This record gives sequence, C-alpha cells and structure tokens, in this order.
Amino acid sequence: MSAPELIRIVSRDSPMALAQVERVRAELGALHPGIATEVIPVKTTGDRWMGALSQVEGKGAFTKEVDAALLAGEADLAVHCVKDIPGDRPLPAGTTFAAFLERDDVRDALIHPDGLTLDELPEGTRIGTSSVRRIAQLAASHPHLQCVPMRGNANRRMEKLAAGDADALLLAVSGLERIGRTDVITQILSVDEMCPPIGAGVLALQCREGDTETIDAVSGLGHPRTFQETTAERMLLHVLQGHCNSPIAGYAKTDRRGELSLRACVFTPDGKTVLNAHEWAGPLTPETLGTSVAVALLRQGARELIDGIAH
Ligand SMILES: NCc1[nH]cc(CCC(=O)O)c1CC(=O)O
Repeated sequence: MSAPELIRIVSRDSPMALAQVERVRAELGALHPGIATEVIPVKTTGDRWMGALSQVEGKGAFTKEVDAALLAGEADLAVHCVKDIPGDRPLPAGTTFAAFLERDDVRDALIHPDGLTLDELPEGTRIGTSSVRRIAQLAASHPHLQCVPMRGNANRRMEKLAAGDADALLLAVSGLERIGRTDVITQILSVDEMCPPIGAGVLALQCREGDTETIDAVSGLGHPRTFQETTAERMLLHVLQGHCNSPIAGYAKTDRRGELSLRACVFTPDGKTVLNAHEWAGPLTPETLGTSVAVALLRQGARELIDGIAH
C-alpha cells in the first residue's frame, strides 16, 4: 500500500475548527513527514444560521457541507468534533471514521467578566447558551439563573458577552484551549455539576469508505482509549434516538486500571426530571456498555421523556 503524496483536509472555517485542523496536520506531519496537506475550509448551515438549530436540519447542520465535500472527492479527510456528529443515525453513506484523536478536556467552563463562580451568580443572571443540555442542567441546579439564546462560534459569543447580550457564558474547556482563550475562564465545572455532551473533546477523522490509502495513512493518529470511550458514548446516543431538542448528557471514562465506565443523563428541558445511569463495562464491549446504559435510561422512562419534547 503506497502512502498518498497529498491529503486534502476539509473542515468548518471557524477559528476553533481551523485550530483542530492544525493539530491534525502536526500529528500527521510527525507520523508521516512525507505526506503534504492542504486545508479546505467550508461554511456550514450551522455557521450561517443564527436561529434555533431545530429550524434548520438540526443535527448535522455543522457537518453536512463538510461531508459533502469529502464525498464529492474535493477533499480526502474531514475533521469533525464528535460532539457535532449526529448520533441517532449512521454516518453519511460512503464515509467512515478512520481515527479518533486523544481526547481533550470534557468539561464546560463558566465565563463571567467579574470573575464570579456559578454558585456566586445573583438571581436573574443571564447565561448566554442555546444548548438544551446546558439549559436543562442549569434549570435543575441553579433555577434562579436565566438562560438567553446565544449561538455562533466561541469568539463571536465572547464578543456578544462583551456587548452585553448576556452576563456570563458556558463554553467547552477544550474549545477555549483550541482557540487559545483559557484566560477568560472563571471556573471549570466538574462533570457532576455539568454533565458533558456525548463525544465531548474528541476529534474524529472521517474518510471516504474504500479510500484505503488515506485511511491507512491517518489511522495511526487514533487513540485506543478515546476510541473505546467514544464508541460507548455514541452507541448510547444511537439507542436512545434523541432529537436536536432532547437534553442528553453522558461521558465514558477509563480509570487508572483501564476499566471503562459510562454515565449518562436525560433531562426534561425544565430540569425537573433527571434520569441518571452509570455502569462499569466489566467484560462488556464498549458497544454493549453503551446499549446497556441506554436501556437502563429507557427503563426509567427516557423514551416518553424524549418523545414528549417538541422538536
Ligand atoms: N457547539 C460547537 C462546539 N462543538 C464542539 C465544541 C467544543 C469542543 C469539543 O467538545 O470537541 C463546541 C463549542 C462549545 O460547546 O463550547
């Protein structure tokens, strides 16, 4: 099998997405110094549309155009945040995951211009977020705070915060690390305070099925522990069949002994109902662990809860 001379990498064009591509280029360059790379940035529906995602195609709004460029042969490799890849349906036909890079921080961070922590925020503080996962968890834990809709890439959200559109923000630590803006973080929330989204902090490398040259060249960037965790989390999401308005959170973790476990939660949007399940894999494969935790949540009523939310 010959290595390709050039790999054309397609991605969203936000500063975070382009930083992700630079990480891939650096890791690929270290592994295969002979392979040249070229970056093809594209704008996605999710980048253009600033309203509710449920009004456009919802899930897939951040990946559709990128996958289309890959399938059209305009690029050989797509870099996605796993968090942005729909989990209720298979990957677009003709594409496949070639690798998941080593996972970054899965936690969310609070950004408050005066440096207050979440518990110190006064009644009525406006948190800029359109994430149903963050809104539901804040409603459950801090009902005196008010969430106001906010979309756009992290840099844009910080501009909106500075303009007074909100009093504080919640953003992923990993995203802030990627754009070099951890300086704005007031408090990193523990996973118990704010359960992360499925696929948090993981970058996926996606290729055309059958493009074995590219797949073989990039598969060495894959990280085994991240692969196991991501596989368990995405299987959970697949079995739960959530939609773009269903607040679902969950993360798999590998402890020091190498034991895999998965915690997941399903919420009502008002945060009044919280379903919660946690299991160790033991002898189970990551797929079976994901299925098992999803079934535990379904037994607690997750199906009725998810279907009862307008979308
Ligand atoms: N919704 C956009 C998005 N997609 C992935 C991340 C964070 C990085 C990651 O988890 O890989 C973010 C920003 C955020 O939620 O603050």
